[in-house]
Amino acid sequence: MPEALSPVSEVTVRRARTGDVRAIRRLIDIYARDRILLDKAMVTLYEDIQEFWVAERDHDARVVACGALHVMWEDLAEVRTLAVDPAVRGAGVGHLVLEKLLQTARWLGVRRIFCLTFEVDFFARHGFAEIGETPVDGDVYSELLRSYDEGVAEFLGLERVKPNTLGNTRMLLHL
Ligand SMILES: CC(=O)SCCNC(=O)CCNC(=O)[C@H](O)C(C)(C)COP(=O)(O)OP(=O)(O)OC[C@H]1O[C@@H](n2cnc3c(N)ncnc32)[C@H](O)[C@@H]1OP(=O)(O)O
Repeated sequence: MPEALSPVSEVTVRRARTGDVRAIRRLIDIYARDRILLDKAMVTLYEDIQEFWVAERDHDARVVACGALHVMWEDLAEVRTLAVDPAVRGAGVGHLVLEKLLQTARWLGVRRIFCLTFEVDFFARHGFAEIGETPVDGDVYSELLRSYDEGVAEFLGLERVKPNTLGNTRMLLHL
């Protein structure tokens, strides 16, 4: 039975803590099953916790959404693992979390934000546009190839991760 939609005014977006990892896990599991989100190992969630923000419902402190910003280069970052609890989708919570990630990018000095998604309309409404090529020059491409991160491999469009990204759209926002 779906819960009533939570108005945005009753949600607080804050940085994630290690104690939120189980709630983030729950949100990822909902969407990773259908390959909408890339699955993440628990150790990766703990390692990356400082990249995450969560939306917490004020009345019961339940985490109802999460999202992460992963910096890849001086002027380039990726929005990752943006997930809203199905019970509160369409109530503006995803918008709030994405805005926080973009605000964080501005603060960091990052001006280009990448995402790989099925939710093209949602990201387009936030200014993202579809791209074809990987938007980095040859030198940066070579440096990024040295990363062990799966998401960076997806950004580069490497053959070995192509099964993860089938049907996704590559999008970029210039802040
Ligand atoms: C890079 C990546 O992480 S890609 C993966 C993206 N995530 C997924 O695909 C996982 C599955 N999807 C989700 O988790 C969510 O549906 C998301 C993240 C895509 C969107 O989050 P939601 O909270 O459902 O979206 P949100 O409610 O903010 O916006 C959708 C629409 O709801 C409507 N809406 C309803 N109530 C409100 C409200 N109170 N305030 C604002 N918008 C509202 C608006 O029409 C809004 O459209 P807009 O974008 O033009 O403003």
